[in-house]
Amino acid sequence: MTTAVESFKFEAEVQQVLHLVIHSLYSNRDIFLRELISNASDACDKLRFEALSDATLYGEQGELKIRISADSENKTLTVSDTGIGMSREELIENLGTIARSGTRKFIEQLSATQKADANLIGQFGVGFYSAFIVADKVTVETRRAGSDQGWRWVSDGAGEFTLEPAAGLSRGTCITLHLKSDAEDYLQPWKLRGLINTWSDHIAFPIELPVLKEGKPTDEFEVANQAAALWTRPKAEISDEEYQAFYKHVGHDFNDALAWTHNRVEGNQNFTSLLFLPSKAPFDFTYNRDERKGLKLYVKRVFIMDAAEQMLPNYLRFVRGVVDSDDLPLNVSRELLQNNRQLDKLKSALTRRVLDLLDKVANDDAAKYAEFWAQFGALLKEGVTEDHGNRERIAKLLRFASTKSEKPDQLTSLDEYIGRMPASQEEIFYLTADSWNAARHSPQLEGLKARSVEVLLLHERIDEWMIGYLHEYAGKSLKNIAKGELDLDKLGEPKDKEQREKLKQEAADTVKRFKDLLGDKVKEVRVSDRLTESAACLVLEDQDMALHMQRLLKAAGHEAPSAQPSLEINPGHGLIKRFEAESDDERATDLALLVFEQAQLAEGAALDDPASFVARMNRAILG
Ligand SMILES: Nc1ncnc2c1ncn2[C@@H]1O[C@H](COP(=O)(O)OP(=O)(O)OP(=O)(O)O)[C@@H](O)[C@H]1O
Repeated sequence: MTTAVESFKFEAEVQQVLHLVIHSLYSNRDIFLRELISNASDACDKLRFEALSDATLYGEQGELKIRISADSENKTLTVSDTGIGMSREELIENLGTIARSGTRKFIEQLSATQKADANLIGQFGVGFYSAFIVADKVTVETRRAGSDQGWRWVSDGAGEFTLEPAAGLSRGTCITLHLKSDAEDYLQPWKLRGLINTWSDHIAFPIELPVLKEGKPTDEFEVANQAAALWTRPKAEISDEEYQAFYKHVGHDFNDALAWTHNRVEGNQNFTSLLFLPSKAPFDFTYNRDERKGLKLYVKRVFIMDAAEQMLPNYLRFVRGVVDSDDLPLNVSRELLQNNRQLDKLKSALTRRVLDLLDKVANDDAAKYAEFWAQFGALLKEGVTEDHGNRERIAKLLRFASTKSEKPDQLTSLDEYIGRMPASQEEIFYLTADSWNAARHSPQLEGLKARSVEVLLLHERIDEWMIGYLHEYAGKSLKNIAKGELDLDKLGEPKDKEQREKLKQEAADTVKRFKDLLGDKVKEVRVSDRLTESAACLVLEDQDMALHMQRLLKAAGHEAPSAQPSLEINPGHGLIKRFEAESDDERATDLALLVFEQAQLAEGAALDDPASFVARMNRAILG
């Protein structure tokens, strides 16, 4: 066995993270203690779990605890735990590299924008590296449970660390911080006690501090926290601050939670759940659809594993918290969880809880719900497609942009929309497009706008996919106004009905001529009820895939159905009148193509032959 001191370089990302953490969290530096205690508590949880199948891992030290002590002579602060400890390989892997995928991208973004503020860094979960905010040298001495060999890791946080074997260590990890001269206030006993009360009272393991005598620390220790799993305590006795501190521990988040729900269920199933909605989406959220952290499964107060996939459907992957079951066996494995009927029931119960919580936030505090929606709305839209059983409930939680608002913000619920519908309106109208501007300026809206009929504007990529699963809500069907026939007569102003009928009849020849000139480019040409200002628009059949969606799929290399749109024209428009009056066939063809191309452009399409379009337009302008 080697006894020499070995030197290692930190992975490049670690150096960048260290730099960011040290420089952006100076004013929040108290958090280092919270992060180290959080890690120590996780290490105790892990040992308790591994010891379920091998009780000898406890060795002589059966007690799981965390101890904090300060040495004012040497200016060191020590956080030690009797948890799982780390092997040599684990030390190198855990404290020398960054395992989380997406980190590289995140760091690039931060460095590029120079916006490395505390909130952003906090989303990243600073963890162990926060020790270097207050220390210019950190020593980690650790012995893994079940091993005789201890290791000492030392670094000044400037690019390298050293590793050497260490004899005589007890099981677990002891982290010694050599405090910077401006951080010596962390040696004060009252300061440490204060921090533990605020941040770490919820930790389920005892946190020991030296007993004070006449204000000075002695060699004896006493437990400074409640040391009871927070979720086992009665709700009424837990303050909001305690819930928030617990959330930061379990959710690996720096920001406060937005809301939570804490419940004890007894009967067929017996479990306690404490579920949190984060206020901010973590930085790697969009990259890591599959990595699901933050929902911990406990069985009878023993931490078993992170089991978010097993306990909540994919679309609720933003939820953080703990579930503590009294019914599952302690030796439950990941494989067993996969096909466990009890767990299926637990999953649907937890899904209901989360939807209840969202309902409550939406009803009690619209501004708060809007915050949630801005961060996680797209996931609920996934829910519409994934969770058939709860579709109506999820639909109630959806929010959309609407023609009733001047902003792209998605704030209108389907219930609000229905509440504003005139008695004559039977369907919920919506329009999908690839941007808010394309949606709100769409010619398709004109006829409805003229009748003051509200239309929901769906302008996110996921919308077209989602809406394919949502055919009705509260007994009303949802109708895409850019597809199929639109009968506007029901919606008001039927007084112009006769006039429009007359227009239609009079335009019969024009329609036929248009179709003859455009040929296969369009399925059909007809007079539009939708238009009041524009000359023409493209319309699909009810079952066709929206044109912008077809383009998106094709651009991504997928096969997409090419639905042939119909052209609807507005006979009242000057351009159509000019077409009608045009006797020259060549000029009439130019005009017909121009009208068709305009409709394509307004819908957001790129033209097949833009140069010819320009030439046509110039011919038309110049006469
Ligand atoms: N006291 C400890 N005992 C055992 N292992 C530890 C201890 N502290 C840290 N580790 C190990 O080092 C890893 C990295 O810790 P770090 O705090 O940087 O990140 P994390 O806890 O995984 O996540 P986060 O960044 O959200 O805090 C941990 O996942 C754990 O495996």
